[in-house]
Amino acid sequence: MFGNINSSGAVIDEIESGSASDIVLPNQTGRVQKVAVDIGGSLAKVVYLTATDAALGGGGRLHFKAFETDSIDGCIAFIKQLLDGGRGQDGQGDAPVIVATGGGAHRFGTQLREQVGVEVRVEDEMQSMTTGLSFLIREVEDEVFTYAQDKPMQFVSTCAGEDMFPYMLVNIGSGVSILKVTGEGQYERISGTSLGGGTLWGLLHELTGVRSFDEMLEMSKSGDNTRVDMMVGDIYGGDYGKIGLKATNIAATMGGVCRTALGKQHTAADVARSLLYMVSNNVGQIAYLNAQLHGIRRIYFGGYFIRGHPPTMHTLSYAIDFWSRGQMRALFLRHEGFLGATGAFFADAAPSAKAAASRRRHSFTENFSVAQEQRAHVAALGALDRQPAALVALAQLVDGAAGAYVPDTVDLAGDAAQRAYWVAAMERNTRGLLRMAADGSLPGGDGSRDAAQRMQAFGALYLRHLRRLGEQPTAYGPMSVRALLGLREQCLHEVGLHDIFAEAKRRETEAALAQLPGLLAETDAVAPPAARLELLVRNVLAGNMFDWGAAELRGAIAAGALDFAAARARITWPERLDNARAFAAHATEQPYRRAVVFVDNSGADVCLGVLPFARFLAAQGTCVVLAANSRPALNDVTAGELADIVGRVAVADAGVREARAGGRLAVCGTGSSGPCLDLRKLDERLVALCQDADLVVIVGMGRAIHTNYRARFTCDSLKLAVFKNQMAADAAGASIYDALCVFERGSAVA
Ligand SMILES: Nc1ncnc2c1ncn2[C@@H]1O[C@H](COP(=O)(O)OP(=O)(O)OP(=O)(O)O)[C@@H](O)[C@H]1O
Ligand SMILES: CC(C)(CO)[C@@H](O)C(=O)NCCC(=O)O
Repeated sequence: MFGNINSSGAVIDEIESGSASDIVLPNQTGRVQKVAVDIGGSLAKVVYLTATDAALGGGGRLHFKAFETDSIDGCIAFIKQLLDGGRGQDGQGDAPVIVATGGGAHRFGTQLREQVGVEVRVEDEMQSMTTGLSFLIREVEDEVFTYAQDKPMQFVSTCAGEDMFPYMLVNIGSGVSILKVTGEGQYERISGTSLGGGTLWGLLHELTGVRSFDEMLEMSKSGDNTRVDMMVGDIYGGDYGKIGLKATNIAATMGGVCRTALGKQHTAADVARSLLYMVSNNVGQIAYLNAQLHGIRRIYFGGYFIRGHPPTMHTLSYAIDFWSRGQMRALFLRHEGFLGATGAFFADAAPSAKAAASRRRHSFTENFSVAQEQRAHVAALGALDRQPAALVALAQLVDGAAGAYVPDTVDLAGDAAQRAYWVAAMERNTRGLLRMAADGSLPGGDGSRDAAQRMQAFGALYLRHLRRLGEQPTAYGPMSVRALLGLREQCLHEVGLHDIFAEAKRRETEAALAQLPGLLAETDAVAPPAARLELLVRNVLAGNMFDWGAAELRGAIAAGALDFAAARARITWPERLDNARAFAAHATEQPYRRAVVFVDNSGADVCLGVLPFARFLAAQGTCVVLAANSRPALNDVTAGELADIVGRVAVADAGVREARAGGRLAVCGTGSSGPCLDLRKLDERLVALCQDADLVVIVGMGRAIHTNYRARFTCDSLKLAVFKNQMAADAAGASIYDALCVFERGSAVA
């Protein structure tokens, strides 16, 4: 959870919605082994990892909190509480550690050690900042953005590896440090200035009497600097065009105050605005000069001073753009204030070779369900969830590594009509879910304690995020259907509802498995292999109608009123999207070596659609890898559930049994837990298993329409889904219940 701070140094957490306040949220408590703290001249920033949810197996969450340095006692008490909780539980694992950086690591190191009773390792401040920044650039999607008034957050894809260097970091804390970073761990502090965040805080306190920095920022929003600054126009009466100065440029900060003849009346808010500009402009100019001097084009601005505050980012961006004549851009970061603490957290204290070898690789994804309400700030901050596995790009993705692949089909931030539709649809959907949970038509839920209360808490949390996204579409990164659906899953998990469709999935799977022998007998009886495969492909689409995510069908599915034949009969097959026959002809003539099938729903979809299709391919000699979500989302089948289903079917069916025994039918987790699919972020074990795949099959609306609709592969691919949503159909020029059955030959580009 990200914490905001108030002037007394207390941490204010805003995420708990009223109705959830008495529920212990599972991701916010748990064993803490290591805490990093960056104690600066103004603020102490704490980063720590909780490893709580056993179901995540190696997962965890990186939390960010800040305290005023003046309230260091409160900060130390907080750290003690975190580490005492960790020690109390099982007494196992490594001894707890505190890694401290910043000037306060030296000033308060002894106090920290004595009061917490834990060894304190001190890391260098500059080194930590660069380690933290490189980690964030490399690991966190949508961490980096540029700012412009009309496009407050334009996300910048940052390439991992050598390409990210060299860069310059301008860290605006109390004072300002400017670092040139040329490689991992290679940096030089090239400059600095004592006119920084502390300067603004102090001057404004002195001039306005206000102490809280947040209040100052708020005040500056309504201020008008031209009422205190001396403008070029005040001196020239207009532009000084010859040297490129406009009448509206500031000639002298605060210079208008003493010139009574100019007749300027001012308020504290005007002073706040002027001094904010003064510090930001000055830092921007010094940053540019240093970048120029050292031949560096990428300038990252960090430090808690920035706070995602639009006027600050505007001024820094303007200064860089103005002085570089449009050649350089100012880059901003979501976790701008936590570079030092993050770097200290990941700094290795000379790990033993054994420890280094046994360390598992992980990836981090941002979780905005716990983003705090920061109305004044465009960039929301999420917690960073540590995934149990390293997530990497599918090898067969064209341009995957180069960053050209965009999973999302529609950019909702750039399309107001689509955005309004999807936000309203998600609101409706949430209210529908709450009604179903209340009236018992969502069978059983996940059986967790307080399920009804948790469901209410989920509703309040998710609806609040939807409202915010309606107002600030890019607050949580690029806005897409994937982001909205993923956020819904995150909110459910956050209130402790890990699998609300568990019982619905179980029932549907049982019903589907009962029908499977009849269906296999029917399809096995179709003699020509190509005709049989074509039928099996069409059955995958029939199965895909059984989707709790589709509002139009949910009522019928919940009532058990949709049968497989009826579902198949409802589908329409526009010719331009129907390559079933061509695929079947090709795949039977020249069987594939290895196929990876990204599956979708449990029940009829996977049992009656996907499994018979996979069984056919395996019988032809193709090794089939069924790739399913690693953790629950909606009624999607998980890898664990699917492995169980395949095992059960193998007992009764010789085809599936032989495929399994011959290593031609495997199940593997994708590493994800959403209804959509980002092919850049797959469990590395799945990617390794599919290294030589020559066919990629993607099933379902979330995976093949909302995402990956335009994805291209180096090998052949088959996208299978039914348009079960009017807006998605309209956007693709299709009709509702049209089948998407697109077979594409591999692109030659590797
Ligand atoms: N809520 C807040 N309370 C106090 N200062 C804030 C707040 N929000 C932003 N700031 C600004 O952030 C600055 C501190 O930034 P940061 O935490 O990055 O630096 P620091 O580590 O304290 O300083 P240094 O690195 O120079 O020792 C403050 O001086 C102030 O300008
Ligand atoms: C002293 C530090 C490094 C502490 O973080 C910072 O506040 C800073 O860089 N101040 C500016 C000092 C100068 O270079 O003029």
